Amino acid sequence: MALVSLLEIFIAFTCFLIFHFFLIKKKQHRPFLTNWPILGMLPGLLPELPRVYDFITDVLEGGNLNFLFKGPTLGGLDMLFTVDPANIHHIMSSNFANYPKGTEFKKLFDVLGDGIFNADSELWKDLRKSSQSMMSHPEFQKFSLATSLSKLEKGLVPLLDHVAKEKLVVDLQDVFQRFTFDTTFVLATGYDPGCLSVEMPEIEFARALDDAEEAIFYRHLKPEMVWKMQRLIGVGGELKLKRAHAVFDRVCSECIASKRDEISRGSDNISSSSSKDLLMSFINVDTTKYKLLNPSDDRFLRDTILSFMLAGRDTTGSALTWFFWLLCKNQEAVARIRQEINTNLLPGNKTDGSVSYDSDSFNPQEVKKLVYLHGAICESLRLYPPVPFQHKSPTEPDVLPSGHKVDANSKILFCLYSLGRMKSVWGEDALEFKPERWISESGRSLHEPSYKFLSFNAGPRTCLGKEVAMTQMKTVAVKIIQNYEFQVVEGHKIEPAPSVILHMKHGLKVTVSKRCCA
Ligand code: HEM
Repeated sequence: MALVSLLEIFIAFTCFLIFHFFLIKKKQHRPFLTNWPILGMLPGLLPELPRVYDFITDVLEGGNLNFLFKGPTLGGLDMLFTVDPANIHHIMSSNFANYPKGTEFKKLFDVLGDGIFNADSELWKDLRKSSQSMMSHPEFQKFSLATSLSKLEKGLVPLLDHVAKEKLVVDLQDVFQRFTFDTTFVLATGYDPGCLSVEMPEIEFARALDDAEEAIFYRHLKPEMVWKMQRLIGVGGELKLKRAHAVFDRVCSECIASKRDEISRGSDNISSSSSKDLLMSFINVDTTKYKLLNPSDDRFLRDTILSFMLAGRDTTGSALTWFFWLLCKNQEAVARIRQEINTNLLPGNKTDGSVSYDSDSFNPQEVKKLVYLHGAICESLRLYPPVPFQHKSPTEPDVLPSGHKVDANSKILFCLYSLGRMKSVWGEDALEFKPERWISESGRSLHEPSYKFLSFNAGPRTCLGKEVAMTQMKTVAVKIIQNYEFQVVEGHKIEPAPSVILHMKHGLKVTVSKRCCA
């Protein structure tokens, strides 16, 4: 009898141990990066590169929002990955002065020279204040809206009509990049490169931007001496970057020369669009107010307009692409947006059931009423932030709210893509596309703090083009959703490309049909 009891106890105890082992194992299950001697964690990360964003998301979800990555010895790649909103708030706002862009950032993004993205301290303040004042001017806002509307009517609509009529397959990512490239180029320089047309011409400058972004991404993963050596020899991405650099220099210098020429020939020769763009505004900037800006130096103008072109083209193009892909998968959301457009837009904004896109009668305030559309765009930006990561470096040692000690000049990486997917930040349904997440019970738009919704950055360096971008995206969305249906080509693979901007690796291939009731 005693023997039976002992056996029972033994079996129960063994069961308990097995159960306990698996329970603990399950709890602790997370992607694991071995820290190898000399090579650090790089060997574990490299095979994950094709799905690097999702891999880091898994690591951070398992690592309680923070993860200390160890790079190869002397490679200078050690960094703290964080998506902890308290850390983000601390770095971007409360202790902002201790986290400038710094020399490391400037080295990686050297192609942008001394433009606003690379600038710090007093130069950054002058660039920021002057840009803010130019972009908030009512004339600039009218110009920006008119540019978007005109490109929509004269570029995007004819192209989509053509694709629908000829039953072609089109890459929507390419289409939106062309759309935002043209509009941003006009805002930055006053000239329209005509990239968006039925012929889809190859534009050297646009290709150069793509190459530069990819090469800069890989610089983040290589020890400095490696990419510097590649640059010296002129191989791989570094060679492409060098060529891209030359294209930027040449095209910007042509625009600057042409603008200076227009000015020297007198006001009669300046077209109306050419008088409101940022290049013209920076040439005429008040240097008594912004003492560190030097508009007589072509280099200053080149760095300034190039930064704006990068800021506006790729971000908004990427945002539109992911947004329409999410809509293709969520027809219920499409139906709700259509219903919202029909009930909310004023009759004055409609001609035979569609919104009028004449820039004199179109009122951007009207699209602000579209709360569900706003939620759908925010939701897309949360899941697919066009700028998927950002890095920071403290000038002085610091202790983050998470308890992590960071040395001066150490690297901290905000993973924006992962932040939008953290269950502890956004709830158990974090991976779902739910525009209603952004709507309050009373039907108004819900605001989320920027250290949680970081897609437009946070603190004093918040994106200057947020309003321009939101209005542009809503205008495009209303027109397209009312008039067209997209169908993603069967079997087409969607995955993010490794780059500093969240592009789709294989584009977004769709067929287009025109809605008969539009
Ligand atoms: C969906 C569209 C956009 C997104 C998601 C976005 C996102 C961002 C982010 C994350 C930053 C911080 C980058 C960094 O500090 O490294 C930023 C900065 C900036 N953005 Fe945007 N952006 C968008 C559109 C635009 C547009 C259309 C413009 C201008 C026409 C613009 C102008 C700027 C500028 C000038 C800065 C630098 C601000 C500073 O450093 O003080 N952005 N943006």
